[in-house]
Amino acid sequence: MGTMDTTGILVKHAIKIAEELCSTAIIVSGDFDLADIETNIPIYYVPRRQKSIIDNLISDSQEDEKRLKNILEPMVREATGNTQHIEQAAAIEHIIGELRTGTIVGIIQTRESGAIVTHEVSQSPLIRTLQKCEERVDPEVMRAALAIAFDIASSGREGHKIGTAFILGDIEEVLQRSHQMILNPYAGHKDEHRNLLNKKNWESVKEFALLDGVFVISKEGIVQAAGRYLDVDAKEIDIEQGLGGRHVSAAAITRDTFAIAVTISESGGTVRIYMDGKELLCLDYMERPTLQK
Ligand SMILES: Nc1ncnc2c1ncn2[C@@H]1O[C@H](COP(=O)(O)OP(=O)(O)OP(=O)(O)O)[C@@H](O)[C@H]1O
Repeated sequence: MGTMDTTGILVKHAIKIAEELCSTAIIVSGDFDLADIETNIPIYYVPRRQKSIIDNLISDSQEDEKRLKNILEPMVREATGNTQHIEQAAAIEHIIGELRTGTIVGIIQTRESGAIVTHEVSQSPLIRTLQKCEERVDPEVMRAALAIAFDIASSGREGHKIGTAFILGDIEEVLQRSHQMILNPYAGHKDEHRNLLNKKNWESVKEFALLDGVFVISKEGIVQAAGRYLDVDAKEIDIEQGLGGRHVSAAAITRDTFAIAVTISESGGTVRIYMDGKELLCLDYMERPTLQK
């Protein structure tokens, strides 16, 4: 039986499962499309997961036990990696797109394997972690900040590498512990022109992301300042090694205040969220799923 048949059967059953579960979406990861399939369930496509270097490490050990381990471990890694890929796509689309909560069905097809997974969006570790921020920052503001962060990360992929940070909430304390590196481009502007909840204002935020320093944003979404330097004691901040001054100081300000920090790294466009001085979430850049028309 050829690959075509396998994929066809996998798809047929996945649609059946999705319909029986009244799924809110089907997410496809693989090189095939479902254009001919009739269903009312929205279908999203995610680019295939890029395998990490570890995924490709295979040794040909002579010992049986080791050989088995060498076969099983990459399988487990591949399965978890692909499942997480679908889960992250669902979470991102839920946070910054239109995907509702509910059960989604994922269809995964790699060169060697195929799988159907189901996933409960509301139970996503990513979304549950994000809920921890709700007491400090309006969830809609958090969504907007993440949507902009992902846009910046994606334009970074097109060659304009940009790194920046949004410091959200507890503005009085944050402003006290920071100063302008350059003239504040938001000074004197009306609230309606610096409100993150209005998409019209996102373009200017993306432009000012090119400035050095960080953004300070109220928990209601009003941008107070850009080009701000955080005066914090970064000693004893324990975050991932290799991250520079902006990440360390963003983490530190969340230790010293009730603010939440969203950072975008210049290299690689990884989006991170810090709270209480610790990393709450780390999202590797991934292309947003596209909806089948
Ligand atoms: N305490 C701070 N507050 C605001 N901006 C800072 C602070 N420390 C460093 N920066 C700015 O962040 C920029 C990036 O610095 P650095 O490379 O050390 O940080 P990083 O965490 O690796 O960030 P990126 O991934 O964006 O490069 C620099 O231009 C620097 O001026």
